Formats: sequence, structure tokens, C-alpha cells
Amino acid sequence: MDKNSKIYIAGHRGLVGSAIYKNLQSKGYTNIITRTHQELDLTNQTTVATFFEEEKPDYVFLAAAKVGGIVANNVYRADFIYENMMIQNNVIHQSYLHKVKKLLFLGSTCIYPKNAPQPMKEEYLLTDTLEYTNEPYAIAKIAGIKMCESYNLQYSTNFISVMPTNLYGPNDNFDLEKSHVLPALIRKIHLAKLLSESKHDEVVKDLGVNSIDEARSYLLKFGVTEKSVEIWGSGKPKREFLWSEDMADACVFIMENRNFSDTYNEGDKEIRNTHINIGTGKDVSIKELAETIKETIGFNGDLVFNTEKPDGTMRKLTDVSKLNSLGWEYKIELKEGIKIVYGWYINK
Ligand SMILES: NC(=O)C1=CN([C@@H]2O[C@H](COP(=O)(O)OP(=O)(O)OC[C@H]3O[C@@H](n4cnc5c(N)ncnc54)[C@H](OP(=O)(O)O)[C@@H]3O)[C@@H](O)[C@H]2O)C=CC1
Ligand SMILES: C[C@H]1O[C@H](OP(=O)(O)OP(=O)(O)OC[C@H]2O[C@@H](n3cnc4c(=O)[nH]c(N)nc43)[C@H](O)[C@@H]2O)[C@@H](O)[C@@H](O)C1=O
Repeated sequence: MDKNSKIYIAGHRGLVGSAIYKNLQSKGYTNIITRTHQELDLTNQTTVATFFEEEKPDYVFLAAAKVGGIVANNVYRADFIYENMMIQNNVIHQSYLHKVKKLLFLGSTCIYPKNAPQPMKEEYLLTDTLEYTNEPYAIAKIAGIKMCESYNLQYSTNFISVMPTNLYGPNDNFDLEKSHVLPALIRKIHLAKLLSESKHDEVVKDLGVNSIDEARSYLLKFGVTEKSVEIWGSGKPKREFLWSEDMADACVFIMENRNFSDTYNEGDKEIRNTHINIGTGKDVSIKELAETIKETIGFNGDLVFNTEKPDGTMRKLTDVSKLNSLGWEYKIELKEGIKIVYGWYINK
């Protein structure tokens, strides 16, 4: 990519898109184009076609998607498969028609089988059945990988797919029901601490409600009181967390340095580059995560595990040897990242 290449970031206000924007700006890229969801609905074929016709971007980061945590994925199953398929079909196809030089498609490590051997290598894709809670989202993401691969093979495009682990950072979604575990627990434990310190105005302001009674009854639905915070599931599943700005750095690194046609050597095997895992290669249990967040925030109450809520996949640790062999490694450790994002949350 040249510093004045026209680069379209789809989803530039989201967790990853905003970090990609910041990373590109810091590296001196000057011609970045963006549209909010309201300005351009990427599920709409006609408007996406018009946008590409008018703007003709050189490079595309596809970081727009319908995204959510385990409960959102499990409940809004139709929305997750429909919206994700539509967004990626439209953006990938128009990128082909308008001769985009390179596109980066963001998938997710939930594309791998539920009981995949750990850590999960790229080649485990499509070797067994998926985790049920996020199956529709995972199937959309697998279709995205195969769409990029198929366009590359048939039309000689240069579309690369990356599979990030669970991400967190500034501009994340902190909704108590629909978000991922890390932002959800930061907000729940922060609110429990405020309740325990009788900082009622701050609780009311955070939730945007009218009174502390309204706040208390709303928080009770999520198991948040001054004495304890509910953690979904058994606390035993393990997850790997990557700082969103490290994720963005890996995305820009791959766009700058890799092509679909590059192959990799593993032992004496030559492997085609269909998709690349992005992660840290380290995981923690949800119980350990909750305890670290509790300690960072300084809440003295209890953590109560609700096993009526789903655990989801018990483990999904990425094998990041391919990415590391290309010369990229993450920088921010989980404890440090939690401190930074908590600071961001309380000051936003
Ligand atoms: N967060 C995570 O832990 C993980 C994320 N990923 C993947 O990374 C990518 C980015 O995720 P993340 O940043 O967390 O997601 P966010 O929910 O933070 O951001 C999604 C972005 O997509 C935009 N968007 C959603 N629907 C549409 C639409 N119909 N038309 C136009 N824009 C739309 C939103 O626009 P607006 O802001 O204008 O509403 C928003 O900017 C996704 O592909 C996701 O699947 C993969 C693994 C883990
Ligand atoms: C990124 C990834 O994200 C999703 O998969 P997930 O990793 O299962 O998602 P999660 O972050 O929501 O949960 C991780 C674990 O944490 C537990 N947990 C405890 N307490 C809360 C809680 O309060 N909120 C949430 N959300 N989870 C909680 C929860 O029960 C689970 O065991 C998919 O969208 C998938 O498609 C995807 O790509």
C-alpha cells in the first residue's frame, strides 16, 4: 500500500475498525475513506455497488459485521447469518468488480470445530462440527473465507482472510446482554463496586435510567448487586484475549506484507495461504479473567457462577505459529490491557 492509496475501512467506528483507522493514520496513510452504518448499509446490494462505483477504493479492510457475545449469537441466530453473509457478499463481490488491489476479510476463531485439537491450526477448518451457540455466525464467516479463496482462484484477486481470537479494547460494545465477556464483566463489576460505595448518581448516569431503584431492578436481571456479580456459565471455559490495537497492527502488517499467492512451509509441507490466525497463543479461564477484572477494579464482593447460562466452546486457543513466522507478535498483555480499557471506560 502507498501512503496515498485509497483505503476503505468498512466498520471504522467499531472495536477493530477504529483501531485500524488509528494505526493507518499513525503510519502516515492519508487517503482513508469511511462510511457509518447509517450512511451506507452494507447489507444493501445496490447502495454498496454505487459506493464502489463512485469511490473505487484501492484497498479494503472488511471490519464491518454483525458482532456479539455468546447470548447474542445464540438468540439472534437469523440476524447473525443473514447480515454477515449480506455484508461480506456485497463488499467482496464489489471489490472484485471494481478491481480492488487487496482486501482483508475478518473472520473469527469460532470457524474451527467445537472440539478441535488445541492449539488450533489453520488447517483444522472444516474437519468437524461447530459449536452450536455461534454456528450461524461461524458458517457466515466460513463462507467469507471460501468466497475470498474462490475469487482468488477464479479471478486472480488478492483477498486475504484473518481469524482473530476474542478481542477487547476502546470502542468495544459494553451492553450487559449482547456484548462479549470482557467488556460485560468490566461494566458489571464496575457497577457493583459503585453500588457498594453508594455512588448512586454514577450508577444512574452509567445506565441512563431515572432513579437508583430503576437501576437496581435492571441490574438484578444481570445478577449485579453491591454484594456480588453473576458470571455466566461454570467459569471453566478458557478464552484467549487480544488487545484490539495489536489486532489492528497485525491487520495492517498483513496488508502491507502478504499476498494470497504466498505459501508457507510447515515441515516439508507447502501450505496455501487461505487464512491466518491472529492471537496471542495464551489463554485464561473465565474464572481467572473475572478475578483479574475484580482485582483491577477493586471490588470486594463475590463472583457467582450461573450454570444455567451457556459455557460455549470449552477452549479455542489459536496456534499463531504461522503469524509469528511472518515476523509479527502481540505486545499488550491481558492484565495491562484490562487496566487500559477500564481507564478508557470510566473516562469516556
Ligand atoms: N470483537 C471480537 O471479539 C471479535 C471480532 N471479530 C470480527 O472482527 C470484525 C470487527 O468486529 P468488531 O470491531 O468487534 O465489531 P463492532 O461491533 O465493534 O463493529 C462493527 C462495525 O460494523 C459496522 N456495521 C455493522 N453492520 C453494518 C451494516 N449493515 N452496514 C454498515 N456497517 C455495519 C458498525 O457500524 P456503525 O458503527 O456505524 O454502527 C461497526 O462500525 C468483525 O468481522 C468480527 O466478526 C472476530 C473475532 C472476535
Ligand atoms: C469472539 C467470539 O465471541 C463469542 O463466543 P464466546 O467466546 O463464547 O463469547 P463471549 O465472550 O460472549 O463468552 C465467553 C465465555 O464467557 C462467559 N461469560 C461469563 N460471564 C459473561 C457475561 O457476562 N457476558 C458474556 N458475553 N459472556 C460471559 C460465557 O458464558 C462464555 O463461556 C461468539 O460470538 C463467537 O462467535 C466469537 O467469535
